Amino acid sequence: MSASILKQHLEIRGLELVSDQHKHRKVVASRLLKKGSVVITSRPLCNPVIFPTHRSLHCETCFKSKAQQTGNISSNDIELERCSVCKKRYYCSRDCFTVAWKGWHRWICTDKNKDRTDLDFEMLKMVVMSVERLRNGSYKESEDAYTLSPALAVADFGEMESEPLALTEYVFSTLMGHEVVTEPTLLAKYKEIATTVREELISSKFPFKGRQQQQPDDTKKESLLPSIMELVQYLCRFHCNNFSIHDPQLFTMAEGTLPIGALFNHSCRPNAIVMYEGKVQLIKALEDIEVGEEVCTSYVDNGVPREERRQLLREKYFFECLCPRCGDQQQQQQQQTAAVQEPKTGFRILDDLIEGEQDGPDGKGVNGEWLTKQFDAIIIPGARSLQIAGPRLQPPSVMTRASFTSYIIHSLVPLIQTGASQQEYTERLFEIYETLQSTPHSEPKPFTTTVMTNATSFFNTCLEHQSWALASKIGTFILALYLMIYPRHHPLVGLHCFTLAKSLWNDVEGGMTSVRLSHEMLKLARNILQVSHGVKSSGNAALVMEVMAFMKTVEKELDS
Ligand SMILES: C[S@@+](CC[C@H](N)C(=O)[O-])C[C@H]1O[C@@H](n2cnc3c(N)ncnc32)[C@H](O)[C@@H]1O
Repeated sequence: MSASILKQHLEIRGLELVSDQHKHRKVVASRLLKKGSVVITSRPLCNPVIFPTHRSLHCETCFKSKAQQTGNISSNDIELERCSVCKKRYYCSRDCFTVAWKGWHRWICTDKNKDRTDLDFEMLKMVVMSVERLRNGSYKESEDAYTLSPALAVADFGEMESEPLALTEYVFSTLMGHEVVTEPTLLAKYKEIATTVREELISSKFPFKGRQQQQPDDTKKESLLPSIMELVQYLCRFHCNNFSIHDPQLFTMAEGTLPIGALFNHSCRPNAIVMYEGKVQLIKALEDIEVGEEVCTSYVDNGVPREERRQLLREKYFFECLCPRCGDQQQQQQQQTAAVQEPKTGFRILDDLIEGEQDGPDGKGVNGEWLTKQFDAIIIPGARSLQIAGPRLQPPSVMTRASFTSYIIHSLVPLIQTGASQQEYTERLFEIYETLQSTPHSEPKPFTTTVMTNATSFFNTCLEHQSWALASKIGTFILALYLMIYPRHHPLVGLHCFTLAKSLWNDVEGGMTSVRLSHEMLKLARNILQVSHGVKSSGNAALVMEVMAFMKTVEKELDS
């Protein structure tokens, strides 16, 4: 495998990998990538490592979940059986067990360190075995679950060939590890992990020279294994390239080494999102991506405040973010040094807007009674006003939680419902940011990340206690915040709309206004989730089907 095969693999998908002074390399679109399309799929270099707390909930091979325990969608509802030897791993069928047994499980089933819970330790062992099998010729694509599930592997590409594991391994070898700048204490920990993994692999039955040949003795094995320094390099690569794998509801459950997906750089205003169909990763376009535009995902939650994001990106990924939201290097320097600062524009306003530490009366902290009063004033928007994108809305004279909610929802939801262009939507968003900046607000500021955190936990409490009327008001406020912060087709926004729709539906006191808004929220959830979760009836798109089935129930009520 070589650079030219990678180039070809990307080219077929309308992508190009180009050098970049600041980011090392970046992936850019070489043709228009349509909103909602799968930009590329990526396979794991070895079986992903399921979090120890989640092992009994997912099949190790296909990742289907034991839905009744996780509250997931019913179409994934399956029974899992435990390996009778190690009693640690679970499988949904004989086929899935066989694939795992032949591919990796038989070599780690009775490991000395099988109770060790650090993900790096297990991932390293699995990656070394995968790489060795590829190199000694004992790996067979046909026996791998990746090719056993062609529907997953090719996703939206139709008949396009999926990625061979050898290409995955080649790309892994090219990834950055930032060893030179890694903390000495972390390097020492990596050395310890590498030493134990080597010892374990030497004493294991793993066939280092392929199935046909005799097992080499321990001294020979030692020379066949990657050195401790090489293994430390692997671990450094895991640190800034591995992914947390999540289910369709965005709950994380495993860690994976997915090198093709790791070629994509970060932006705090991403135009693509990472999704999973089982353990196959899909990079999906959140908006139309033009020729020459860089395809970026986000490594951090976009709802996290600026300084926290920057610290995380610095510590885990070793870079200063210069995305449209954070600003370019020159702007950042100006910000630090200039006495008179240039006014910020566009996405750069956002982080100033959502900054602010306190929430509660005089910053004394919130309680249920105080919060209830804050959200009581919110008026559930009329559904009809959300169906048509109208002219520019008159902003309120003071931003309170209630007026902010109404202003944002009425300004942005109609644009999503009517499929406005990205440019039109972004222009509206910038107008809103400027308005929020210049309009006086109630105290504490209604749209900070602290307020969002408090509102989210209060929303969950209200849902738990079936306080539907209050939950619907808080949920509408949270939607306004999400629309201000996240890209419009972010799955988090879609999932929230779905939860909000259920709350509105249950709010019988709200009468037909709540039913109509519930319907509108379901349409919004469908429009957003079709971009992130897809339109086919299987896999992640089952969630969209669930939204649509619920919509039919609500429509019946509206018709009656
Ligand atoms: C997952 S890799 C992305 C691919 C990487 N650029 C490459 O060429 O292999 C993560 C690393 O890429 C770089 N990177 C990613 N996003 C970046 C950004 N927005 N600005 C600067 N560097 C970035 C950092 O060095 C980070 O540790």
